[in-house]
Amino acid sequence: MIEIKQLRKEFEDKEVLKGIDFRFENGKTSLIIGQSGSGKTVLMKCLVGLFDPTAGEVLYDNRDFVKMNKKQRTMLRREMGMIFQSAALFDSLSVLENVMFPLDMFSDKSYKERKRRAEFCLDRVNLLEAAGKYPGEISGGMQKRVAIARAIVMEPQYLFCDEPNSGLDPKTSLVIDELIHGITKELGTTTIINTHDMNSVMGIGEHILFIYQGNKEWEGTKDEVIGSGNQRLNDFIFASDFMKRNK
Ligand SMILES: Nc1ncnc2c1ncn2[C@@H]1O[C@H](COP(=O)(O)OP(=O)(O)OP(=O)(O)O)[C@@H](O)[C@H]1O
Repeated sequence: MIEIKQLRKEFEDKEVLKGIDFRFENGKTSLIIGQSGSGKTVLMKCLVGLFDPTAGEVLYDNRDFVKMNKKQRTMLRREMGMIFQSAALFDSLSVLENVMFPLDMFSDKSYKERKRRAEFCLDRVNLLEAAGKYPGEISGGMQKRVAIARAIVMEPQYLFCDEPNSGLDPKTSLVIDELIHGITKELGTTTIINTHDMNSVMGIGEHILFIYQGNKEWEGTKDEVIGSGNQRLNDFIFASDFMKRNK
């Protein structure tokens, strides 16, 4: 579980996060949603240590990330898997080598064991047959699946996904959502997805944090979104492509 308490982030004189409390729970897919500029990315960056919060706590199973020294943070980062907006694969490495990369960097297992683990993860995302291909030879959706395999190869406890569906069609997005959600259940990870995609919200949003101008405006489940009675959430949802498509 990751718990944030009164999390604040300022840049010079601009207050972006204004004191957010939230619990991202184990084995659940939590989604951060909100308008462009509301502070979602800044929050995610505070969680993974790319930004230091101005105030507040970020507790990884009761371990305060903000107070950790560099070495402790490095150790904790090994418990994190990350999937970026662009799949961020290495073009010069094969699909298998991309997935093996974190193991090559951080694991002292034998080559055979590392390869077996990477193949297991590729199989989990149904891409074993593409192991020998290069990122430039596979589709955007497949690249995202490789990124997912790479993110789980170290068996992370915490999984961060920044706009995992960006640039993908709705059908492929659904495959990616279901993969991330399924893996969350299997591994019991604390999974946090930063998204604009209302299909994701309504499909896999077990716990949703809606940010409005740097504040937590609403939290709840996908079943509580419609009928929340929150005007700002309603405005956000009704302006989305999801509502336009499902009218
Ligand atoms: N390094 C920075 N320095 C100063 N201001 C920043 C910095 N990073 C982000 N901001 C500001 O913080 C605010 C929130 O940005 P953020 O990227 O978190 O929005 P977002 O909700 O993720 O938007 P989007 O959905 O468009 O990605 C914006 O006004 C942005 O200009």
